[in-house]
Amino acid sequence: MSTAAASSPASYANASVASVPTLYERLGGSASVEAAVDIFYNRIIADPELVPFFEGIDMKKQRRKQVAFMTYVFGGAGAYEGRDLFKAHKRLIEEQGLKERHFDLVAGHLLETLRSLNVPEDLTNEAMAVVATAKPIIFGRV
Ligand code: HEM
Repeated sequence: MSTAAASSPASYANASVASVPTLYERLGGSASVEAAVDIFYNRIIADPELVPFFEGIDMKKQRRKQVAFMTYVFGGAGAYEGRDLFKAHKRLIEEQGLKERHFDLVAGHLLETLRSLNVPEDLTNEAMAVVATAKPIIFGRV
C-alpha cells in the first residue's frame, strides 16, 4: 500500500514539519505580532515605573526591534540580527537601576496585551514561557 516516497524517512519528516505550525503562525503571523507589540509599548510607556527607562529611546525603532525579536523567538524567522539581550540592557542595569521587578512588570504588560487581543490562553501561556527565558539572559544569569 505505501509508496516508496511515503515510507522514506525524509518525506515523513517533511510532512510532519509542514503540519506543525509555529507559535508565530498560530498567533496570526506578522499582523498579529505587530499589533501586539504596538499595544505592548503603549502600555509600557503609560506605566510610570517603566517609562523612565525609555526616555530618549526612538520608540519607532524600538517597536521594530521588538517585532523582529518576537518574530524570531516565536518561530517566525530563521535568524535574529539584533543586539544580544544582555548587552542591550546592560546600561539600564548598571546606570538606571533596572531590576527583575521591572522585567516582571514588562512581562505583565505582555500578558495583558495578549489577553486584550483575545489570544487563546494556551497560546498566551506558550508565548509567556518563551518570553520568561529572556529574564536570566538580560540579568546575566546564563
Ligand atoms: C520581556 C523581556 C524583554 C525583551 C524580550 C526585550 C527585548 C529587547 C530588544 C529586542 C531590544 C533591542 C535590542 C537591540 O538594540 O537590537 C531591547 C532594548 C531595550 N529594552 Fe528591552 N526587553 C525586555 C525587557 C525590558 C525591560 C524590563 C526594560 C525596562 C523596563 C527594557 C527596556 C529596554 C530599552 C530602554 C531598550 C533600548 C536600549 C538602548 O537602545 O540603549 N526591556 N529590548
